[in-house]
Amino acid sequence: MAKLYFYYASMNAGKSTNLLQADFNYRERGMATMLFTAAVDDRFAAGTIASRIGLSAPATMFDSGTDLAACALARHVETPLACVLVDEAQFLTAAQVDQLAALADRVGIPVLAYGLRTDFRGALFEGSARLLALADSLVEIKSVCECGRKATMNLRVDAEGRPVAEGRQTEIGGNDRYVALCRRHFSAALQAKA
Ligand SMILES: Nc1ncnc2c1ncn2[C@@H]1O[C@H](COP(=O)(O)OP(=O)(O)O)[C@@H](O)[C@H]1O
Ligand SMILES: Cc1cn([C@H]2C[C@H](O)[C@@H](COP(=O)(O)O)O2)c(=O)[nH]c1=O
Ligand SMILES: [Zn+2]
Repeated sequence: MAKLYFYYASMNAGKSTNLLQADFNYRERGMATMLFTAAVDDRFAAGTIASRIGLSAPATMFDSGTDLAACALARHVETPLACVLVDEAQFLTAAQVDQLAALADRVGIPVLAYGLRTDFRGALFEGSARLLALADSLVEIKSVCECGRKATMNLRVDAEGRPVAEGRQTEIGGNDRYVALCRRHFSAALQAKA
């Protein structure tokens, strides 16, 4: 039975690297894959999954109106897909996660979704909440805080490096705008600001 996997982590943990390695692994064995990434995340070239380690690959972009299962099925009838891989899965809607679950259950294509668990306030993203609820397999990709503990939270910082506690949930950025921290240091940074 094909499964829906959710690989979750804080920022800068290696999610995109992991995805690109998994993709390569399928393709080097002659199996076809389909990659998706969020259109809103335009840090690198649009429609590209890029890791800080230097790997990259083209991907189909999704926004909240994309039917990912329909896109994958259209590709699947031409070239049977061994796997669908989704980066920035926190930006999926709950309905899109349901589509991905159906792709695994009804069509038999494994789906590997990679994304953040929580936002800069420590709240779940819509896509992540649904993935945590539905995925057959939850896999944490671990990274370390400056203190050596596991970094599970994402602190948003402004241009001067000061913690940000208010704002829109979606704000695209990299290591200049976010710092992955353990819960203790995340809370301390926000309390020091208050
Ligand atoms: N030159 C490098 N060599 C090895 N690891 C690197 C290098 N550059 C960045 N990294 C590591 O890659 C990870 C970030 O990978 P990435 O896939 O971009 O993360 P994510 O998608 O989770 O934000 C970090 O752990 C960082 O330390
Ligand atoms: C915490 C947080 C993150 N984002 C954005 C910032 C980046 O563009 C992506 C995550 O990037 P990654 O390196 O692939 O993990 O998500 C956001 O919009 N809101 C947030 O609260
Ligand atoms: Zn810490």
